[in-house]
Amino acid sequence: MKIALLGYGKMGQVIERIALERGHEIVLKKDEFNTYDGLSTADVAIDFSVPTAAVSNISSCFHANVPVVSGTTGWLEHYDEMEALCKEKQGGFISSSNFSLGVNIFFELNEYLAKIMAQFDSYKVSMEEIHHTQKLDAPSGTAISLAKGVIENSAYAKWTMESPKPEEIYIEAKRIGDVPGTHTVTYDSTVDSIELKHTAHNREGFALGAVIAAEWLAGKKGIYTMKDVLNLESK
Ligand SMILES: NC(=O)C1=CN([C@@H]2O[C@H](COP(=O)(O)OP(=O)(O)OC[C@H]3O[C@@H](n4cnc5c(N)ncnc54)[C@H](OP(=O)(O)O)[C@@H]3O)[C@@H](O)[C@H]2O)C=CC1
Ligand SMILES: O=C(O)C1=N[C@H](C(=O)O)C[C@H](O)C1
Repeated sequence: MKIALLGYGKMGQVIERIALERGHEIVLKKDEFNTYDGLSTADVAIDFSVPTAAVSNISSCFHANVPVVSGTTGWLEHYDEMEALCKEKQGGFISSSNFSLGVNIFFELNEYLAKIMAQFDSYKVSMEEIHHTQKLDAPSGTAISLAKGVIENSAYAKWTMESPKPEEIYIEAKRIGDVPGTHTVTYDSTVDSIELKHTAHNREGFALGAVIAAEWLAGKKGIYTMKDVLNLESK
């Protein structure tokens, strides 16, 4: 399979190694300065770039008729626009705040726990995410997905990084050294706490998940999620 890499930083380089190991060919490595030359020859594109480049990268794929897997975070306010463009151009699209198998299992557990905890208002939920100091966005896309998973299954209405009101989920973002990504969901009462935690030991899981998503998406049209790719069904 011919793959275009949109973004060739920490993630792009791990994705390249895993893609080559799985027998794929890289036809474009797009960074801040070069062009999209070669994009239209790709079977699929994988975007792990920066929040300000994601929309341009994803739209270029739809215009070039190349299905795109996007892992870039921090551009969610434009998601509806990209979804509309995908439909208009009959493109293929998967975007996820986190492509690792472990985090996608964690997302399921988070929703399940949220449903149980919605019955007990003696517990208050909060979230913590820890990432490396080069990360541009906060809170992490994964923390926002976790908060959405709670909101959809409870009476919580939104998330905040400020002092939370009763209907708000507090998210704390910490930036420490080279941490690849640690997320904790905590339900706290006066008598005890329940914690659900995922710790990434490196970037391999994110990168492998993105390549598996790209293999799954190539040749398809439509908008999908990692639930479709992994066939995850817990309920
Ligand atoms: N969904 C998931 O599973 C995961 C998502 N992420 C997300 O992926 C993104 C990338 O992470 P990471 O690789 O660590 O970040 P890096 O900063 O290491 O890499 C980003 C790369 O994008 C490049 N870039 C800048 N402008 C453009 C552009 N216009 N087109 C294409 N590339 C461009 C940068 O180039 P230059 O250095 O020249 O500026 C840089 O090489 C982040 O948003 C991060 O949150 C990360 C891990 C997992
Ligand atoms: O920037 C990162 O590194 C990561 N970003 C993603 C996010 O914002 O959730 C996923 C992962 O935690 C690593």
